[in-house]
Amino acid sequence: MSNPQNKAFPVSWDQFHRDARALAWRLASSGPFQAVVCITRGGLVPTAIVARELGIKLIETVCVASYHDYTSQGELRVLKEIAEKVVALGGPDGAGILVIDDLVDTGKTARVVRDMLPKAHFATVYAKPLGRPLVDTFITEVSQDTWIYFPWDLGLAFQEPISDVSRG
Ligand SMILES: O=P(O)(O)OC[C@H]1O[C@H](OP(=O)(O)OP(=O)(O)O)[C@H](O)[C@@H]1O
Ligand code: HPA
Ligand SMILES: [Mg+2]
Repeated sequence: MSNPQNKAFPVSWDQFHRDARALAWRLASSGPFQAVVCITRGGLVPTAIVARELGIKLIETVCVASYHDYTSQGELRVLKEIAEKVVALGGPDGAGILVIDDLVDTGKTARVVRDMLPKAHFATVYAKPLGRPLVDTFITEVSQDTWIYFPWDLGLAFQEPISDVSRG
């Protein structure tokens, strides 16, 4: 089996803003949505951008933790559930609710939230093949062995010239 973090896909703030806005354009014809449920923490930034574009001001969170040291997934824990009051705004089973996360990887997080809101519209900016069937709308697919580096996890750093790196 290939290494799950073989390739790096670093995303700048500009790139992320463009991709999240592209997601909003794509979602504009799938609504209207009564509220957004944001999967924290990764869903916070795309939720802010999409909610701004679609004019949605009612935002709820569902807090899920699973990756302990950035690249290894542990047991998935729901730290905060979705408020009943928000679920009730949509139709039965979460119809009319938009769920947003930054990405879907193995699909474990999406599965847990989908079980809470089976009829909600599930959107992510990025998707990997294993999780893709759980997402209704996304922008860019990357291979399963790619690790996506989000701008909030990155900083500017010196890069060795290619000639030095290739000399070893
Ligand atoms: O499809 P999966 O394999 O479940 O992985 C995707 C999830 O993993 C990351 O969240 P993480 O649990 O690292 O927490 P964070 O959002 O707080 O960074 C990411 O934001 C997704 O929510
Ligand atoms: O590729 C990824 N990048 C950042 N966080 C993640 N959580 C699961 N997969 C990823
Ligand atoms: Mg997350």
